[in-house]
Amino acid sequence: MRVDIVSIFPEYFAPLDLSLIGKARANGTLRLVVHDLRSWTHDVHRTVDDTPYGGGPGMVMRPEPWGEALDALAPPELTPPRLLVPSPAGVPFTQALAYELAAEPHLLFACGRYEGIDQRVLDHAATRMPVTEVSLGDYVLFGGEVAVLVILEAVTRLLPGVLGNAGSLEEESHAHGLLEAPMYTKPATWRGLDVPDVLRSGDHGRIARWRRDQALTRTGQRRPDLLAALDPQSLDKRDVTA
Ligand SMILES: COc1ccc2nc(C(=O)O)sc2c1
Repeated sequence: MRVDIVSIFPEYFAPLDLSLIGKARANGTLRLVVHDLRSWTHDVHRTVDDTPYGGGPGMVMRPEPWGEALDALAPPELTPPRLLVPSPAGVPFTQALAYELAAEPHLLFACGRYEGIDQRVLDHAATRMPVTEVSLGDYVLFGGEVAVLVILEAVTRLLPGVLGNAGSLEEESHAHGLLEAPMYTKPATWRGLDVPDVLRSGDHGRIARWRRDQALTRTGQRRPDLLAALDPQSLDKRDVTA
């Protein structure tokens, strides 16, 4: 997967040299390049923002540098990338969207700052590539950079070979629309607290069922919205196989 990121704070992405994302870059699974938006400015002050039409607080990111950046990174002769624009006005970022993005050959992230990017940048880009405004949640950050770090981590871990144990993807939270069951390791008793006996029984059918029940209970208690969204048929089927 190729990933381009455009930001006025490229140094925000230093963490992408670390850990499993760093390994994915080193072995070519992830070909990631971070670009400074100011590379596409031409004035002495390298200006990227201006006051909003219609008045109001703050500044808006100018269209010209963004237009040149997207032209350079998504040239018409190449297959267009999918443009992701983190925004408080975006669609919710979910595990389902992470899987969708993990199947894309080329992602292009545009990191807004200030009050956001001039809307015409997104409108013009949408005439030649898929554009998705995406939000991490119902809160507001200083800019898109942190959101890109989160999205990139969620997507990269889904790429083949990145996770040492791909089986982890099967049982983790949101893998089947449920929250994961509680996890335990040694010692069997710690500060007077015991590991549930079923997990030490060696009965894999019982253990799977117990985990399923725990996942359902937790999801019902903490995220009833996820439970309501599940297809009841799939729950029955899963219960049988568990
Ligand atoms: C100006 O760019 C921004 C500002 C806030 C913000 N908040 C996000 C979020 O996902 O909460 S993405 C994002 C982008």
